[in-house]
Amino acid sequence: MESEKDDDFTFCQVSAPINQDDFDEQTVVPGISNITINEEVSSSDSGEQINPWNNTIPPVSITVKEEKIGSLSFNVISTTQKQSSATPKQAGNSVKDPADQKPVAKKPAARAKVPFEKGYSPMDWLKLTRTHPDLAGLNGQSNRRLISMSEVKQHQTEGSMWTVLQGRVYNISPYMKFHPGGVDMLMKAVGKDCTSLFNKYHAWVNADFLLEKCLVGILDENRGGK
Ligand code: HEM
Repeated sequence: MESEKDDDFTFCQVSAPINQDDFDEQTVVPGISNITINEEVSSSDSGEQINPWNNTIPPVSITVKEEKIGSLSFNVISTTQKQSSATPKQAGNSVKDPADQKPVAKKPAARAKVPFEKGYSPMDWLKLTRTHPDLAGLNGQSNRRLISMSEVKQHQTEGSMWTVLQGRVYNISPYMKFHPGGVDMLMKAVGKDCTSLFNKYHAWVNADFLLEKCLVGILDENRGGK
């Protein structure tokens, strides 16, 4: 038959087993017979245990009891921690009671969104930006004009409140009542560069899109101090 052929890979030759009588452990590992292993139970009934992490943990006592169920006999090993004479607080270097531990997670800052007045929802703003002919108050001027910071400071009156955001100058007056953070918050932006304030509260907000129709110009970095 085919399987009886010599080259059948499912059978490989194994070397003969070691004869225990011939086996000399001294020749394999010299000096091995001089080694002795001392086994100790690492519990103590007398004195405190040394614990590398916390040397105040009370000692553990181990009791071994033989039990029998029918013809079966077995050992029941019980480990109990002895009550330390020092209370955890006295011990100083002790493990804290989980109930005492305070959660470390920081409370998130309260979101101060202001309820919208009727007609001032984000949807209403979107509608207004699509229908109003001149939200920025340009009166035909280009919104590509370079504007100095000193000119921005001059626009702080109702109907014409300018701010600088990410290098662009906007008239935020029409957006005031639509701002979800409230009028008071947005008033802090008037007449100055509000980029850092804006980023502090909501760096994710797409102002480029929201205020597109309020753009009055580009900040001229070289003219007018901040
Ligand atoms: C100038 C352009 C600004 C635009 C277009 C704008 C737009 C927005 C928008 C869309 C939201 C809602 C955010 C959300 O739902 O996640 C919002 C919320 C808010 N904004 Fe503004 N904002 C501007 C400036 C500012 C400034 C300068 C301040 C602070 C002085 C401010 C403070 C807030 C606060 C406190 C909230 C509510 C809390 C929150 O949503 O996290 N915003 N703003």
